[in-house]
Amino acid sequence: MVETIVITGGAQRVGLAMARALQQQGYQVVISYRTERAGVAELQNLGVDCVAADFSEPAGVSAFSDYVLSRYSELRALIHNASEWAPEQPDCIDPSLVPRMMQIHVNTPYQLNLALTPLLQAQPGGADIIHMTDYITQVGSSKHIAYAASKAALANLTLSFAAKLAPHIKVNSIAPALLMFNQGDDDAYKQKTLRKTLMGIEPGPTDVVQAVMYLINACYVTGSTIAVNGGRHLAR
Ligand SMILES: NC(=O)C1=CN([C@@H]2O[C@H](COP(=O)(O)OP(=O)(O)OC[C@H]3O[C@@H](n4cnc5c(N)ncnc54)[C@H](OP(=O)(O)O)[C@@H]3O)[C@@H](O)[C@H]2O)C=CC1
Ligand SMILES: Nc1nc2c(c(=O)[nH]1)N=C([C@H](O)[C@@H](O)CO)CN2
Repeated sequence: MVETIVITGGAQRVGLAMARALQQQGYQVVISYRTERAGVAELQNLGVDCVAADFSEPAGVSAFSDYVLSRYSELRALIHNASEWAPEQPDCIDPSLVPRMMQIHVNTPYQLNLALTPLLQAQPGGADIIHMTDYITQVGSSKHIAYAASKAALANLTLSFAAKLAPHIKVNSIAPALLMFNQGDDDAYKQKTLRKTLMGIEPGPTDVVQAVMYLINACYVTGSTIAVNGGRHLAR
């Protein structure tokens, strides 16, 4: 029977690379997307089940989990990739920023993990949950304070859910540093960011995709974090 893998935020960049690779491997991939992007049509043509979902409110998360529960009876993996890298604004205090970061990075994974546990438990041979965190959880960030705090909370969810769901379900984090720049990143920012790691490159999503493959094929790794950070923690 074809095994199903859910990826949140799969319409672009890292999530899109994960969806392409896992669909190519023979899994039935289900992605959530919020904005209709070229990646959605591409994935639909590959047979990926693309589901419009906005996780800004708990009701949107429940609507997505209700869909998955209604369409699938087992789940091989649940990958929490959806994320917003929102900075603090220099000239104003936005009281909505912390709740917004916690909603996408903490409540969404929390709600989906609990709601989809029955499908993960029903998966013969075991199942996986993967949280996409961030190197920054170790050191904080002066410009993305709320974002870093929410990713640190997500890293803590990995520990709790690993203990709660073992041994049938493994729960792990992947903690990247720079993977892919964004449109609009200027050369000065890019050079400064590249100098922050020992490897000094913009690696793209490949190492993260390989880390996902490693985790879902491992039998003894849970409650762990795979760093995909170019040696950022050692750069001086
Ligand atoms: N890129 C990098 O260099 C790094 C990435 N990471 C982490 O790796 C993961 C992948 O990164 P990347 O590919 O850059 O991620 P993106 O910034 O491209 O975000 C992924 C997707 O999340 C979706 N999303 C954001 N907010 C919501 C929401 N409220 N409801 C539903 N979907 C939402 C977006 O959908 P839409 O576009 O449709 O709005 C977007 O396509 C993320 O968790 C990120 O934090 C960590 C360190 C470095
Ligand atoms: N959701 C996102 N999270 C992060 C992004 C991103 O583009 N989307 N980018 C980064 C940076 O690359 C940072 O690691 C560079 O120092 C962090 N998180």
